[in-house]
Amino acid sequence: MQDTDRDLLPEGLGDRLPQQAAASQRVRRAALDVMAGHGYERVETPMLEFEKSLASRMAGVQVRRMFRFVDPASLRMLALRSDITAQVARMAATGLAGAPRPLRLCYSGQVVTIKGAGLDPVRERLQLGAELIGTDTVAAAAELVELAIEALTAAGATGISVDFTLPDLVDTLAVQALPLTEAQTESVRQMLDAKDAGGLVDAGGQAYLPLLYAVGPFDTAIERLAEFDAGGVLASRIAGLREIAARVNGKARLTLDPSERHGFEYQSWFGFTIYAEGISGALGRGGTYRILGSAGDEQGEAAAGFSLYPDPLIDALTAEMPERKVLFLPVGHDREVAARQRAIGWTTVAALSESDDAIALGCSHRLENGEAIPL
Ligand SMILES: N[C@@H](Cc1c[nH]c[nH+]1)C(=O)O
Repeated sequence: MQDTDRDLLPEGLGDRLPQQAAASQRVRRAALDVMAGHGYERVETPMLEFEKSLASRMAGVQVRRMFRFVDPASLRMLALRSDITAQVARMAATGLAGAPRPLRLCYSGQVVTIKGAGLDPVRERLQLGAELIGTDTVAAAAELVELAIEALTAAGATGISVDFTLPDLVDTLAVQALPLTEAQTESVRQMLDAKDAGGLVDAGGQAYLPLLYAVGPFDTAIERLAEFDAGGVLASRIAGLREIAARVNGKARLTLDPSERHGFEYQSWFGFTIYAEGISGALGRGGTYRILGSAGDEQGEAAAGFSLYPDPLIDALTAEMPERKVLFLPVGHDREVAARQRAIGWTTVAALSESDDAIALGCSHRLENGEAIPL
């Protein structure tokens, strides 16, 4: 490596300077306080673990984008965490297997992937979220959607909108109502994802075309979906979505995109993506899923949860951070007075020499004769 590379960071990785770090701290604290307030207990998970345990806890988890390498100690394959949900699921299935259900857990930490999502070059992100383990009912899903909205609002997001989806929609329909072969199922899913009507017909998914139009503001899109569901296979899902929507009503703008699957690797009957005004891209995602237990336990345990990826919100809020109130303590100041000022909430910066410049050091006040004098 050339010496000029010494100060570079690899693509998609970056530092947070003090102002950004402060905004990040505020966002994390606000969101986690909301989750804790609703009974979600905080857990912490390791940065890396055996690849297998990250990849096999839920059906559909992709290892392609995980950083993986052989552990020089155990000679087993390790992976850096790319989704804390899988780790919380492991915990629920092992160490907390005996804890009463429903089990409410929350978490926050950095996650990494080899490649960013889509065109996004970012490879490390802050993930924070909540998981409700032991149930995937409408009541559970509604609690989580409401919680996600409340957490994001507390974190400083405004104009929140939520997009509902039915991640296992095609699989559900393909069984009987609108039969597809396994190969067709995959291409129909892809064409629906791409919203490609021509491709959908070519893939043998003509009967699925109306799904492309059951998209948009929730109230009209759900009506279209209900009309499309002539056989009634989706009836319980549609009723569920309506119930969740009623709970959310007024707290966020609601849309429906029933065949949307971007980013939904393992979610089952219900999924949602959450956005905020002025922030491009999704801020989070969640839904219902199943945690697979030991080998042979095909059913696993029902769960629901969501993850927020608030980095873009943190960037937006960094610019709006309130002016810091910082008290400059000149050389020879009364240390007890200074301690009392900190006790009532001041941040202090003590001069180390006569040449320290209060204003250049970002101070707003100066301690003079026991009083904070504005600068
Ligand atoms: N961890 C998922 C979201 C989720 C949490 N719980 C259920 N789903 C994601 O980041 O996409």
